[in-house]
Amino acid sequence: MDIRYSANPNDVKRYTTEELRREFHITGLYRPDTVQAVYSHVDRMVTLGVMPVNETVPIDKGIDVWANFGTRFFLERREAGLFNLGGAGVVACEGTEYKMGYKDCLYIAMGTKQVTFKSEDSSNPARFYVVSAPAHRAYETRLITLEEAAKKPLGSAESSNKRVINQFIHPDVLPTCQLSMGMTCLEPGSVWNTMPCHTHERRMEIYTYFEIPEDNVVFHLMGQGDETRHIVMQNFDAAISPSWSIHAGCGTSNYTFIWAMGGENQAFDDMDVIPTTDLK
Ligand SMILES: O=C[C@H](O)[C@@H](O)CC(=O)C(=O)O
Ligand SMILES: [Zn+2]
Repeated sequence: MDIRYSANPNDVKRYTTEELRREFHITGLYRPDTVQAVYSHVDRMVTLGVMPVNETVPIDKGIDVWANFGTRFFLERREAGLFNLGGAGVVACEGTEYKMGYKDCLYIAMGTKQVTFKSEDSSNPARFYVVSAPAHRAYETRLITLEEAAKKPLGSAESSNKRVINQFIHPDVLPTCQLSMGMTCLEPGSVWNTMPCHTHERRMEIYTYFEIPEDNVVFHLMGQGDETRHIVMQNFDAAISPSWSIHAGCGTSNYTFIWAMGGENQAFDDMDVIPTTDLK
C-alpha cells in the first residue's frame, strides 16, 4: 500500500514538481485484477482503484489489513463510497449483488466483511474508484444512480465554468459517518471547476478526473490561496487536497470529476471562498 503522510503548507512552498506529485498526485489506479491502494494520513482517507478483468477481486486483495489498519477486515471500522467509471460490473457486499452501470455510485456501510468486484465483460472492464473514511457506526449500504443524486447547476458559459454538481453521498440523499461524494460534469466549452475557489479547514477532499479526451489534460490547482501550485492530471488520475489547500482545475477541454470529502463536518456549503483576485 502506498502511504502518504500529511504535508505541512510551509514545507510545500518549497516542493519541486516531483515532490508535489509524490505527495498529492495519484496515478495508475486501474491495473487488471488488482487493488491499487493509497492511504493518506490526511483524515486517514484511503483511495482505491479496482479493475477486475478475469477475476472476482476482493477489496483487500494484496493489502495486509492488520499491518495497515490494525483491524480484522477492511471495513471493520471504515465506510466506503465508490463509482463505476468503466464498463458494467457487479459489487457484492456479503453476498448481496449490486449491478453497477457507468457512473453508478455505491455507499458501503461500516462492518461489511466481504466486498468483491467483478466485470460483466472482460473486453470492457469496470473501473471502480473507491474512497474510504474511518467510521463509528453502520448506516445502510445503498446504490445511488445519477438520477437520484441531488443536482446543483453552477457557473456560466461566459466564465467557462458551466457545470452540474451531482451530490450522491450527501446528507440530503443518505446518512453517513463522515464521507461525502459526488460527480461534477462540465459542459462542452467550459473548462474551469471550483473557481471562485475555496478551502474548508474542517474537511479534506480528494478529486479524480475522467472523461478527459485523448491528448488533453487538466491543470489541478492546489496550495494556499496566496501560494498556489498546479499538478498536471491525465485521465483517471487523482489528487489529494489537504484541508489547507484550494482544489480547482482548468482543462484543455471539458471533463468530469469525482470529489470525495471527509473530516469534521458534512455541511457542503461550509466553504471559505477566496475572492479570485486575491489568488497568488
Ligand atoms: O467542497 C466542494 C467541492 O470542492 C466540490 O464539490 C466543488 C465542485 O465540484 C465544483 O465547484 O465544481
Ligand atoms: Zn471543496
